[in-house]
Parts: sequence; structure tokens; C-alpha cells
Amino acid sequence: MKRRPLLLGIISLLATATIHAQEFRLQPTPQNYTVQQDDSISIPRQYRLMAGNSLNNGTALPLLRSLMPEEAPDAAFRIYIGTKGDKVVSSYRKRIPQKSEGYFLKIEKDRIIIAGADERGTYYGVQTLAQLLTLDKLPLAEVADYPDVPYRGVVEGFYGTPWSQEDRIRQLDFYGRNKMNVYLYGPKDDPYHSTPHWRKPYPAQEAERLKQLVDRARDNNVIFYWAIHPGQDIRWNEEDRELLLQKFESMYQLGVRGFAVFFDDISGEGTKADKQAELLNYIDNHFVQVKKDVAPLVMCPTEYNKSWTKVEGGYLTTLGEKLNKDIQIMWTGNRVIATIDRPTLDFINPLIKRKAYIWWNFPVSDYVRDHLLMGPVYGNGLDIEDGMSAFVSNPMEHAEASKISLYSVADYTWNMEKFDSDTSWRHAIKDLMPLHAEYLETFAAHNSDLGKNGHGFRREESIRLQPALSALLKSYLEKGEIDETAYNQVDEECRKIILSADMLLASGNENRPLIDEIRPWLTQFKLVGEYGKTVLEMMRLPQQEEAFLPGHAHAQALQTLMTDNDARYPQGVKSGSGQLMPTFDALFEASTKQYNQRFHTALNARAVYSPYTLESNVQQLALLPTQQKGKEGSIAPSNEVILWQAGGSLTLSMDRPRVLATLRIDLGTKEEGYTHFRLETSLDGKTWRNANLQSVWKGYTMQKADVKGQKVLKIRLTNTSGSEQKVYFKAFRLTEQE
Ligand SMILES: CC1=[NH+][C@H]2[C@@H](O1)O[C@H](CO)[C@@H](O)[C@@H]2O
Repeated sequence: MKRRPLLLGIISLLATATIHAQEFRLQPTPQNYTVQQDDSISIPRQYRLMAGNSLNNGTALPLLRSLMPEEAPDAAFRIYIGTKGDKVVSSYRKRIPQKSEGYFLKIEKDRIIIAGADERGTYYGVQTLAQLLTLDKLPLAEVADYPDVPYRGVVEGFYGTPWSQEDRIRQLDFYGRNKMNVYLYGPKDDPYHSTPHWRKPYPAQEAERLKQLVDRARDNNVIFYWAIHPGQDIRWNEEDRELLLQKFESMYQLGVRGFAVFFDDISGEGTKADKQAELLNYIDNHFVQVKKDVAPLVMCPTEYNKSWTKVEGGYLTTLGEKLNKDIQIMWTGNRVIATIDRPTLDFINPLIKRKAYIWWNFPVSDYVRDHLLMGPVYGNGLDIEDGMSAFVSNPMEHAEASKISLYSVADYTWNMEKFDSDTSWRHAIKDLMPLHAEYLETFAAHNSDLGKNGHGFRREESIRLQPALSALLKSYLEKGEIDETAYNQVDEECRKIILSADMLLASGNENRPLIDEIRPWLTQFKLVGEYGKTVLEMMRLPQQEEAFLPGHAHAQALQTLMTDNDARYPQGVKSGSGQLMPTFDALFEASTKQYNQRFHTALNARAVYSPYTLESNVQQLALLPTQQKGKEGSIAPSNEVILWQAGGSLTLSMDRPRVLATLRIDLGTKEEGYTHFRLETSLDGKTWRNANLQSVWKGYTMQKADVKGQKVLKIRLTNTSGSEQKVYFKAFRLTEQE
């Protein structure tokens, strides 16, 4: 009997290995990869290393030695590693792709050859070998590989809680494994990156932590760019120019060898193209070119997307004409949040007279912080690798959760034409949690859409379940009947949702940082599953007077729990908001209405209900969602500079007259800025009365309106200055009287 556990252990190991081998894919997808199907070799215990001198200060050799520790001068098996100039790989010189960061990897019976076009290419060859070494046997493989897009990686450029030191360390290791070669440090809420302290060197402790990151980036062959965001208060004079260069010099002393200047999301003096170009050229000529070991300078323009630029205004053409040719110019696409295609590049590249350095605003969620964006990367052109100098992703403040998208961005930018969104997404999930992949995939599939947002950017969600959800809803709403096939599919998915939430919450140490990040959403996800099951049961009971009631009460209890679940998010975190929740809410309402008609009762038949409606002819405000929690109501804030046209207005309407206690508005402008606006309230939408604003923060921004005790139906804010105003939309919050 003793042997049974051992036998079972061997079987499960073989099973896992077989699944691994079947599911095995190289990441990112190589340009050329051939394997001799019928043959392989055992992973050599010892080997003789023949290394080219060019690798001495690089990271390829340390990585190789970490993977294959047993070097022995007399070993039969040999590893030849070098770059194309090295003698040790001279006989393979012609096999090396003539592309930056390209490499040739060949595994033969008695040797492995890794020959890179350059040091980083050789390093990537070792990373590919590292993946092959996870198999039980080494395939007799041949890989000739190189990246499509020259610069590939991540810009930490979001609003919100910057990533932690540990987050960043894990990210940099992830970039090394996935052949991403760029990390741009630019968290908006780091006061030493942006206003007010961009002029000051980092305090010692922060400087030391940044140095650690720079070193870790080097270990992973990643260029660490440090970005500065001076535009909100920069003065175009020698003093600020020298202070900026001193700050760059202090970062250079920490080991930084890539620099960027971001002029996004600012207004006022800092937005002038000719001044920006003058400063950047000065930095290029007196710092970047002088240092010789610094990557080309990168800048983010103020007009960084098509919807914000007026070509005839000349901002972009000024940069295109004046900026030194090797300075890279970032671009987010046709809108702030947009996928990138050939027309996008055909618009911008001629204007800036160089290939755009794409700043892709996905999976960043700083404008929909109650949502996680865990779905596939899709929608970008597969034929545009020659139209961009870089493609970097701006991620979520949730570092681990962002890796699902980042894995696919690495795949997409390395080998664009072979990129398959769904395959990449599934492997990204396996890479993040191999032992709980099926549960994480269930969670990710239903947590991918953003919900209504100011940018109007949406994503597919619950794709596989959509047909059943719409069939179930259609037959019930139109015929009052239950489509049994659809019903059972949805019921089964609710079971899987509840199971997945519990399995992930209880997944222990497999990826604790991920679970710590997404815990509020996992808790919510389980509630969504329970709500679905409860509503499905209600659908069977609207003809039974007594039996229906407990289900209805339970469904309402779950609705309350789902909107009141996390203090950090005014309306609670959202899960399944794209498909599951709208369907379950509609079924809740339909079954309750049926019950009320049958038994002449007045049970509450409204599932989710926001008493506030926003209307605006200011393009960047029109789609902002409204939120309500208890007696508080708000319009979601925006991070951007709002171009508020003369006469433009925003109107918040209530479902019925409500008595206000407070109204606070923050347009991020000084006091006189509010004189350009008129605030009014109305009880009938026809007659309006002024509600003047008083500054609650002496001299700056947040304003309080004298509306205490007023019964209002509508609130309206209008730009009455006669000209366009550039303001922020940081807060629009009201409270009702108890
Ligand atoms: C280039 C750019 N600057 C802003 C803007 O895009 O929107 C992003 C998403 O809100 C935000 O994270 C970023 O800081």
C-alpha cells in the first residue's frame, strides 16, 4: 500500500509535465522557431562555457550561470555564447538576424549556441533558453528571433497611488523575462517627478530606492528612463533650465541612463511649443549628447492626442520642425484612451516628422478606479510595426493585475503579425497564477470592461457567456418564459464565479501580491455570483406569493452589499459591470414587476438606481459617470485639462426635487478663475437662481456654494466669460440634507 501515494505523485507529476509540454509556448512568440519533433536531449548537468569577451560586463552571462550552474572545463557538453563580433560564435555569424536585439539560439546533441546581434540580443537568447529549460527535456530547437518594435515596455505614468518598491522590482524582473527593454518612471503623484518638487533632488532615502531600481533594471537589460513633469509651473528662464539639468545630473549619478520630459495635462505658460522645443534641444545638446551613454531623450507633448490638437494651431508642427531629430515624441492616439492603427500613425508621423513613440493608455484605470481591466489586449493594428519608434503601456496602479495586459503588450510589440489576443491572454493568466489559472481566467473574463467613463473607451466582457445572458433575458422579457438551456449555462457560470472567488481568495502564497491588490474585487465578484443565483431562483417564483419574498429580500440585501463595499471607492468597487450585472438587474426588475402585477403588491422593482443625470455640451465632461452613496452625490472627476468653450455648460439633474446641504466644486484654478463661471440652481428647470461660490480654501481652488437648505431639481455651471477656459474638473460633490 505504501507505493500508492508515491505512484500517484509520479502520475500527477507526469500529468503536469505533459500538460506543461502541450501548453508550452515561447513568450513572446519568436519570429522563427523550429523543433526536431522526434528528438530531444536531457538537460546537461555540466557544461563547458565558451564565452565571447563582449559579454564581460553584460547581464547575459550572469543569467546563463544562474540557469545552468554546473560549469566544468572538461565537460563534454559545450555552450558557445557571444555577440556577432566574437570569435566563439563566428561560424554562426550568418545565422544571426541583422536586427537590433536579434539573436540566434541552437540546441544540438552536444552543444548550445547563443549568438546575439548585440549584448541585449544575446541576453534575450538566454531568456528564451530559460523558458526551454522549464521542459523536462531540451528540444533540438533552432530560434532566429528579433523584436518588431525598437522600444517596448511600460510608462508608469498614471494618477493615483504610485507603485511600491517591491512592485517595481517584480515588474523589472517581469520585463526581463518578457523581453521588454523600457521602463519610464513618471508617476504623476510623485512630488519630485512633478510640481511642487521637480526642481529638488530626491531625499536620500528615496534616492537610494531609485538607485536599487536602476540597478535592477540593468540586471534585466531594461533601460530605466526617469521622467520629469515640470510644465505646471516651469518658468522659461535660465534658472529653471539649470535646475532641471541639475536634477537630471543627480539622477545620472544614481545610474539613470534614459531621460524624459512630460508636458501632458498642464495649462498656462508651460504649454508653449517653441519654449518646450528650445528647452528640450538645450537638454539634448548640453546633457544627452555630452554624456554619450544616455538613450535618446523622450518627451510627452501637451497635445498628446488627436482630439486635443488643432493642426493649424501649429503646436505639433512646431515640435516636428524644431525638435532635434533624435528626440522621441510620445502620442496616445486619436484620443486620450485609444487603440493604435495605421490611420493614427498616418496622421501624427508627418506632423512630428518622425515615428511616434506610442504611449498606450491601457490598462491604466485612474479614470475608472472602481474597475479592474483584466481582459485581453486587442484592437491595435497588426501591420504597424514600422510606423512607431516605441510602444509603451501605461498600466493600472495595481502592478500585479496589470501583468495580464503587459504580458500581451510584450507579445504584441515583439512579433506583431503573429500576435493572437486570446491565446496571449490565456497564457498571461497561466504565467501569473499557474496553479489557479482556471479561476483567474473566470475572474478576468468578467472584469474587463470599464463601465461608462469620460473617455468613452469600452472593452468586451463576459464574451463566452454573452449569448446565454442575452437569450435568457430576451425570452424572459418578451415572452415571460425561461430559456432552459441559457438558464442552466448562466446558473453554472454563477457557480463557477462563486468557486473562483473563493479559490483565489484562499490561494495562499501562489501570488499573494496579486490577491492583496484585487481582494475587494474578488469579494465583490462572489457577491455578483450569489446575486445571479438569487435572481435566477426569483425567475422561477413570481407566481408563488410566499416563496418569492425571501429571494427578493436576499437580492436587495446583495445589492446593498455590492454598492457599499469599500471606502476607497465612492460607489464601491465594480465587478461584472459590463454584462453580468445589467442582466441580473434586468431580471430582478422583470421578475419583481411580474410578482407585483400578479399579487397587486409594490415590492421595490428598481435594482440599481442613480438619482442624478449629467448633461453637458463640454465634450470632455459629457460622458463622466455620476455616483451616489447614501446622502452623497458626485460627478466622477477627470485628470485632464478641460477645454471649456464659451457658453458651455454642465447640468446635474435630480430624479425629484431634493434638499441640499452642501455643494463643493473644484476646477483646480485660482479664485479669479471662478469669476468666469456662473452657478445656478432650479426647482423646475425653467427659472434659475444664482448660487454664488465662496472660496473654502483661502486663495485656491475648492469652492463652496451657498445652497444649504435649498430644494433643487437641477444644478447648472456655465462658462460665462465669453472665451474658452482651461480648467481641471477635480470635484463636483453634493450632500443632501438628512
Ligand atoms: C499622456 C497622458 N497623460 C495622462 C493621460 O495620458 O491620461 C492617462 C489616463 O488617465 C493618465 O494616466 C496620464 O497621466
